[in-house]
Amino acid sequence: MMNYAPEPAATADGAAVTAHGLTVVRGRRTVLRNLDFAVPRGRITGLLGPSGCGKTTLMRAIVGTQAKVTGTLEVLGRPAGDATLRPRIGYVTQAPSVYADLTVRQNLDYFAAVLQPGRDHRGARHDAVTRAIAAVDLTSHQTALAGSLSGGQSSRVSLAVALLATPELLVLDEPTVGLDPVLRRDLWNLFHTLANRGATLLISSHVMDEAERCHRLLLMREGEILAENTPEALRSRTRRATVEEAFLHLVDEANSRQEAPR
Ligand SMILES: Nc1ncnc2c1ncn2[C@@H]1O[C@H](COP(=O)(O)OP(=O)(O)OP(=O)(O)O)[C@@H](O)[C@H]1O
Repeated sequence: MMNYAPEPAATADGAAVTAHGLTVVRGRRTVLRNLDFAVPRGRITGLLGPSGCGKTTLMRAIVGTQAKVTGTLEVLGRPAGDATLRPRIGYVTQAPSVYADLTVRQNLDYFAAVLQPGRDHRGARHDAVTRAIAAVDLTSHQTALAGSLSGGQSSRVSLAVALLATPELLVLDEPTVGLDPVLRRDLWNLFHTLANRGATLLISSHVMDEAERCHRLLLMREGEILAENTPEALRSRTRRATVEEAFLHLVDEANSRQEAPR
């Protein structure tokens, strides 16, 4: 496991991310509509909702790569997109961003050199790369070409790159897609280790059983936040046995509110 000790950082109220009236327009569509939510620091927040509901757009807004964002969005005490946030946030997209013609280790070496250039840091870079590769369980594949890896292995290389800088906030877009159950469990254990060491994680997923592993959930539907609470509170509030059933119940409720005659 990694030696992971990010600096404590957050807004005064203990949230790593706070949004008020967050709205995002993509093309001609309003994809996120007037969202208010908070992501507590040092916790794992799951972002769940059907395909196309706006999870990736929300993550892009938080990491500062999304255009046409209005409202207030504060990340680690700064406005989203602020240049000083770059080294403090790790973002792993759905598409693995690795160089196919480099080995796993060479990929990590390259990104480590970008983050921490210079001969003086060679030893520190080597250690950071070794730790990141071990954290995602790819030590035995470190000399393999990235182009020869499976989809799940490639996405773990991307995750290792994001871990290199020991970011305070990790934003992970469906990091467990295509992974077998053992790897999924191991990655969730890693996420909890990182949170225990002070990192804040925002993780999107389609898979509702992963929701149960989060400290807190943001349930989304059609560009809106349907619910924001702990898995336990969502289950008890809806009197349902699982988060999946709670989510479906909340969707049905929202649909019937929409259909009700005014
Ligand atoms: N480049 C774009 N231009 C216009 N609309 C877009 C663009 N990218 C995404 N959208 C729209 O924005 C909405 C939200 O997309 P987003 O990718 O954020 O959803 P998502 O919840 O992450 O979906 P998935 O779970 O399938 O990845 C969708 O309706 C999509 O069609």
